[in-house]
Amino acid sequence: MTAQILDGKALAQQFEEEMRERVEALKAKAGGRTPILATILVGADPASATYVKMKGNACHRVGMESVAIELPETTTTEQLLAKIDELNNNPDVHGILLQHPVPAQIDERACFDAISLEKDVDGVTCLGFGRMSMGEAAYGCATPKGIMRLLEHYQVKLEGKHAVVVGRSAILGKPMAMMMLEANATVTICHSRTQNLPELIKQADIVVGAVGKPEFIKAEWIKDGAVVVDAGYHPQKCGDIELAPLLDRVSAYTPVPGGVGPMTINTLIFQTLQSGEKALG
Ligand SMILES: Nc1nc(=O)c2c([nH]1)NC[C@@H]1CN(c3ccc(C(=O)N[C@@H](CCC(=O)O)C(=O)O)cc3)C=[N+]21
Repeated sequence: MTAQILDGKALAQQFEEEMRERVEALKAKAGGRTPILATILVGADPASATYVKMKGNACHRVGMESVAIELPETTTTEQLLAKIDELNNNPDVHGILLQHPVPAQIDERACFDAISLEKDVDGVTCLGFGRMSMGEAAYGCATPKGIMRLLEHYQVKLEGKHAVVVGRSAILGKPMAMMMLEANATVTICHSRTQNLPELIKQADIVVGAVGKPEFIKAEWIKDGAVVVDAGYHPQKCGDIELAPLLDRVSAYTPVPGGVGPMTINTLIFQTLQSGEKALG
């Protein structure tokens, strides 16, 4: 079997081309104003700084603007909340990204939840999550929503399928499971306390690796013909799933890199454009 490559990098590029035209059209209507994404980076973790820079660059590629806010490692919850409040009240800002993780002294959940729903283009608030889970309008959490857009483009059908999501983090596993449930999949969520992980994964039509441990999910646990989605990316240049032995026996897979990562960024900027269109259009 030749597996289909779920090419997130190529799809993100295609979507960017379509977005560029929409940004131009919006600018023409809005007297030259563009959607603006505010990115907040707290501390100096080099990997986080790189990701945040990539998000700003993606905005610029499609003709949107970004404002990069960098706060010191010692920032308090109160200081970060004050910054978010300021951005919520700034009519020039259409989307707010607070890069995860923040330093340990900060209440990250309180800060995520301070982002107003209209500007939660990264889909990290409890309100947005709850609304999405109930099938109401809300911006999706960027990584799982990016995965859904990728699966939709490649016409991977979820209805009635058994999706096994490995990981239950607030901005990946949990929203991923709810999105797949909304798409009428039968969803199993596995995590670090799951006792019979290989047996559960063996039942999966679709496996989502969202644990953050290099090649934690073994190839032998995955059934022939399954669809493999890997949201992990590690310094060893591998994901959460042991992919190499699967290439000739799964039906489709996301490459690492070039799969989920580019779709995460594309979803963030796409939702920023949607928010900008609501405010300026
Ligand atoms: N509030 C918040 N929202 C996020 O969406 C969020 C976050 N915090 N914190 C960190 C994770 C990680 N993340 C990535 C985005 C793009 C790539 C990406 O584009 N990766 C490229 C490779 C990049 C490289 O070569 O280093 C790829 O997979 O092809 C990776 C990781 C977003 N995250």
